[in-house]
Amino acid sequence: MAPLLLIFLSVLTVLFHRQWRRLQNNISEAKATGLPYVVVPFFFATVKWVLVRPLMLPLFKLLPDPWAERWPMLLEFTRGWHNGYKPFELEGCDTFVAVSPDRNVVYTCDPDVSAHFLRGPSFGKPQELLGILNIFGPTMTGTDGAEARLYRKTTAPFFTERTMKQVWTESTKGAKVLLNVFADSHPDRTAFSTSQMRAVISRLTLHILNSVCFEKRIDDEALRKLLKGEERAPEGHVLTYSQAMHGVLDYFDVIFFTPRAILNHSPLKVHRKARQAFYELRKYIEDLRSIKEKEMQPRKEVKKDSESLLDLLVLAGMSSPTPTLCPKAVIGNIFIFMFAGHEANANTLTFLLLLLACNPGIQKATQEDIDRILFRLRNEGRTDSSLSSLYEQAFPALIEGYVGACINEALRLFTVIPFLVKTVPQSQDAAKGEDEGHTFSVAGNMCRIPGGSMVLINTTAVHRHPQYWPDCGTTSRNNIASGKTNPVDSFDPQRWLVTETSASTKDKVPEGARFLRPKAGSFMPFSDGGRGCLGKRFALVELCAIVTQILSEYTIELVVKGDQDWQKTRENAARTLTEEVAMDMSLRLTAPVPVRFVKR
Ligand code: HEM
Repeated sequence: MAPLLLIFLSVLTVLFHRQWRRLQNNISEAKATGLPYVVVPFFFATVKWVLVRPLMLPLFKLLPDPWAERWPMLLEFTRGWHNGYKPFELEGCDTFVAVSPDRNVVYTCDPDVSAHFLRGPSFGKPQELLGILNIFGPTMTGTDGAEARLYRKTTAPFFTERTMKQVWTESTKGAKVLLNVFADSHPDRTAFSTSQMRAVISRLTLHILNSVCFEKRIDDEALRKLLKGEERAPEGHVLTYSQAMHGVLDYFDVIFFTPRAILNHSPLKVHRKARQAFYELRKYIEDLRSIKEKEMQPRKEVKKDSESLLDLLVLAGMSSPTPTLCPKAVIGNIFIFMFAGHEANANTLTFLLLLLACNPGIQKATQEDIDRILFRLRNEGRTDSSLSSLYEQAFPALIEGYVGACINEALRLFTVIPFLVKTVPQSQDAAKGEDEGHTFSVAGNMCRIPGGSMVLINTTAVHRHPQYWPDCGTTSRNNIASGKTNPVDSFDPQRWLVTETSASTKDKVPEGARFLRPKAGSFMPFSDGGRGCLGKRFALVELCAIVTQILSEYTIELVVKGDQDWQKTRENAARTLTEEVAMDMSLRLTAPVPVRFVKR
C-alpha cells in the first residue's frame, strides 16, 4: 500500500509542479502584454474544468472577496449574460488578461478592441471550441481559414434582396397562422405561457427558414398543424422534422460528447433520445440532399439569381471534375443553416414579445408607428391591403422606426450569443521563438499579445457598458450594468430614435427622429467583419415582418391572476426575464410568463 501511495503522491507532485511552472510562464507572458491581469485556476473551455466544476463552484464561495465572486464570473461561461458588465466593473478596466496554467485569455468589452478583433481579417476562430457544431460534417461556423471562406463564398450569393422579399412574404403569412394558433389553442382562447409560445415560435422560424432556404413549402392548414404540434411523422420516420431538429438541439452536448460506439448501443434513456433525434435529422437532411441531387443531375451549374440555398450547396457538392464541397460538408452546412437560421430568431422574438407585454406604453407607440407607416403607404396608393406585398415599401420605414428600435433594444438586452471568440494567428517561426505576436491599442496604450492568444469579446458586457448605453436618467433604472435592475425596466427603444430635443418620452413616437448609429463595436448582436452573421438581414426582415403583422392586429398582454394586480404581475415577469434565462445553444427563457393576444 505504502509504495502505491508514494507513487500516487509523486505523480501528484510532478503534475502540480508542471502546472505551477506553466502558471509562472503564463503570468510572465501576461505581464509582458502591458494589460492588467487576473489569475484564475482553470481555462474555462477545458474538459478538466467541466469535470471539476460541480465540486469547485461551492468551494469558490468559501474564498475571501473578491475571489469568491471573481472566479465563478470568469469561468462560468453560461452565466455571462447574467453577469453583464460586472466582471469588468470588478477588475476596473474593459480589457484584461485571465491567466491560468492552461492558457491565457484576453477578456474585453471595449468597443474599439472588440471592433479591432472582429473586423481584422487575420484573426481566426478557435476550432477547438466551435468544432462542436460539426456533428454532421464540417460547417462554416465550426471551421476556420480557407475552409470557412469556401463555405461562405458558396452560400453568400443566396442572401439577395430577392431572398429577403421571400423572407418577408413567408414571415407575414406565417405570423397570420401563428396568431390564429395563439388565439384558439388555449381553453380561454387567448392565454399562452411563454414556454408554449417559445416552442410554437421556434416551429414557425424553422418553417420560414425551410421554406425560403430549402424549398420546403406547405399550405396554411399544414402550417397550423405544424405550429400546434399536431403534425405526423412521414413514412420512414418516427419523428417529425421539427421534433428531430429540436431533439438534436436539446441533446446537443450528449450527441457531441458521447463516443458514437456508446451512443449507438447505450440503453440509457438520454442516449436513446439523443440517438433517435440525431439519426432522424441526418436522414431528413440526407433525403433533402439526394432528392435535390437527382433533380439537378442534368444541370450541374448554378443558374444566377434564382437558386435556393439548397441548390447552391448541393451543386457545390456535384461540380465537376472535382466537387467544391465534399458530401459531409454539404450535409454539415445544411444543418448549420437549419440551426443558426431559426434558433436565435425564435429566442429573440420570444424575448421581444414579452418585453412589449411588460411595457404597454411602448407597445402602443410601436402600434401607432406601424399604423402611421402602413396608412401612409396605403394612402399613397403604393400598395394593396396585404402586408405580405409590402417588403420594398414598408421594411425600410419600419426597421428605421419604432419596430426597428424595439428589435435592436431586445437584441441589445438579450444578446442571444453573449460571447464571440477570436484567435491571433501564430507565425511560422513561433517554434523558434520568433513570433512577433500582435500589437493593438487599448485606450491609447499599445499592448502586445503573443501569437495563438485567445480573445474573448463579451458582447453582453459591451451591450450594457454604462458609457455607451446609459440608462437615460430615470432613477428606477439606474444600473443594469451591474445587474442591479432588470431588462424589462431598461427596455427603452426610444434610445434608438434620436431627436434634437431631450423632451421625448418612452412611449411616444418622436417627430423627425433619426435612427441611432451606435459607435463601432458597441452594438454587435450579429458579430461583425468577415465572419459576422451571414443571416443578419434575413433575421431583421423576419423579425420585423412578424412583429408588424402581430402588432397591427393584436396587443400582447400579461395575464393577471385573480389574487394579483398588474404591477405585481409585471414584477414577476421581470423577475422571470432576469433569473429564468439560460444559455445552452443560445440564450433562452426557461420559465413561463403567461400572456394573451388580444384583438385590437
Ligand atoms: C436574431 C437572429 C440572429 C442572431 C442574433 C445571430 C447572431 C450571429 C452571430 C453572433 C454570429 C457569429 C457567431 C460566432 O462568431 O461565433 C452568427 C453567425 C452566423 N449566422 Fe447568425 N444570427 C441570427 C440569425 C441568423 C439567420 C437567420 C441565419 C441564416 C439564415 C444565420 C446564419 C449564420 C451563419 C451561417 C453564421 C456563421 C458565419 C461564419 O461563421 O462565417 N444567422 N450569427
